[in-house]
Amino acid sequence: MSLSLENVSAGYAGRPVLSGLDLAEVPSGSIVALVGANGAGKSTLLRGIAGLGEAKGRIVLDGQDISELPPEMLVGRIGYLPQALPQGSSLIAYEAVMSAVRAARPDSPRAGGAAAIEQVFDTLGLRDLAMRRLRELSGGQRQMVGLAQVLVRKPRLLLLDEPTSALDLRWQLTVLETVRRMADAEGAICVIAIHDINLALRFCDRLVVLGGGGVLSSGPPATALDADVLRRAYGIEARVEACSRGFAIVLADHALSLDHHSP
Ligand SMILES: Nc1ncnc2c1ncn2[C@@H]1O[C@H](COP(=O)(O)OP(=O)(O)OP(=O)(O)O)[C@@H](O)[C@H]1O
Repeated sequence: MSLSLENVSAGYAGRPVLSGLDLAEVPSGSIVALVGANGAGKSTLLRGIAGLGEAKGRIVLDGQDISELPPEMLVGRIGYLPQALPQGSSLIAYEAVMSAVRAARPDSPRAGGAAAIEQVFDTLGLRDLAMRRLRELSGGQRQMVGLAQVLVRKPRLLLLDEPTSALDLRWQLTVLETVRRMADAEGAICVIAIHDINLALRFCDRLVVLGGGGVLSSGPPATALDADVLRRAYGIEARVEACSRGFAIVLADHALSLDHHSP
């Protein structure tokens, strides 16, 4: 599995949000973190890669432009977790995950399904939720079930839009550690839009900072960020330091007045 973007533009009703965006080939087993201010275009880009939005340019998966892949092949390869999950239905969590398996394998709805479902509930530590109704779950619990629906299909390309936004510290780590294991063990590529920049720095192989309709900075987490990039991306004064375990961490000092925030 590999992913690259060449001269990609994405937007709505002909109005571009991002244009001329390139992403050098992402190798198998990589986690890419998409960060940037509210409205920078993270969700727009994920939707474009998922084949759900208006995107132009080349989105190349395993050497093939996705616009040339039949939809059923895309559905099999790509797992997309949207930012806004549907409000809970009367389904129980187990049924919701089962319906995701069925959606992915219309020709053999039950083959391998039960084992894969059990496994994903175990992997994510969600056994206690399996028989609960979605509408009775908390926001964070629903977000975890949404992730289970994506992971159960073992996609080769995971597109996760703020998968940790409703989660406490323990579950944030569970999600990122699970994704890391999937990337390492199965060679999946994961592109994650995420606001928690320190979580992004800790887990990603490549950080992509969006702003001003394109990429402000991109590279390994140790080098992709500095005070200037943070100023342009977010309109803040911040420092990038190394924590005691060697990871880069961002310490945000203060917001700049709005006229400084013009990426
Ligand atoms: N359905 C839509 N129709 C028109 N414009 C949209 C639509 N969805 C988003 N936009 C606009 O596209 C731009 C990028 O939005 P997007 O949701 O991709 O940003 P984001 O980086 O994911 O933001 P956030 O961090 O707030 O989730 C914003 O200016 C937004 O107003």
